[in-house]
Amino acid sequence: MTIKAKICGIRDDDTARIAIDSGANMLGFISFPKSPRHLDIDQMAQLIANATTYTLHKGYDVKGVSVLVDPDDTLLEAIVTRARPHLIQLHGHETLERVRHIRDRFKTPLIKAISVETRADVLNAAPYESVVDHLLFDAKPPKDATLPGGVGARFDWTLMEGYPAKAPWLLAGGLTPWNVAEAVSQAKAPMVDVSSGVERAPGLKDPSLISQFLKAVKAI
Ligand SMILES: O=C(O)c1ccccc1N[C@@H]1O[C@H](COP(=O)(O)O)[C@@H](O)[C@H]1O
Repeated sequence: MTIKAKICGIRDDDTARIAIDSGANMLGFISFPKSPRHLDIDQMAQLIANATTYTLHKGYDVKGVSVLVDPDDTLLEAIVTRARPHLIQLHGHETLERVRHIRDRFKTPLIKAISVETRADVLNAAPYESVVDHLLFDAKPPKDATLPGGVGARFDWTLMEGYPAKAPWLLAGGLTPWNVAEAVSQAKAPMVDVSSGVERAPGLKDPSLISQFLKAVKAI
């Protein structure tokens, strides 16, 4: 089965192109000031526009994802109208009702991140499946973490065993070029997502690590 991949936390055109040329299916662009990968809306808009132009020119179909954490409607309106992402990833504590409101008002395909520590966290995500287009299962960050994701935290991938998916889903959290094959094997994930695992420093994507990660995914 072909495993798809998202490279998250893209901050420049060169990195976007390397990820696209190396086979990424989605690129994540983050708007969260505490993140070392944070972009303002104009930066995000330019990066998504340039990546979209590049991917169409190359005949690929790579989607630009805006990653947000508990966004209010003002931020969502600005993101949707100015950055125009293909999808929005909600990586905060957004309730089912909040996600339903965002879907109905902003009419942009949604990824909802689910924070996982136990099997119950996985199964309790079920109500979101009928509201969003993708679920993203990411490790619950350590208590002292300043970010809800992007910290390289892993969860026990076997917790996904037998997960009765009713929506496409991504596995995230602490993935690297060296563990992604094992992660997919244990979790039976159809798609993976990585941020810190392809960086040489927080927020500094490493082209070689991106290429190695995507090569490892292709080899699964
Ligand atoms: O990457 C970030 O800085 C970030 C900030 C706020 C919310 C989500 C963020 N990243 C997401 O977290 C997962 C896992 O990250 P990692 O691979 O463990 O570093 C990443 O795939 C993003 O979707």
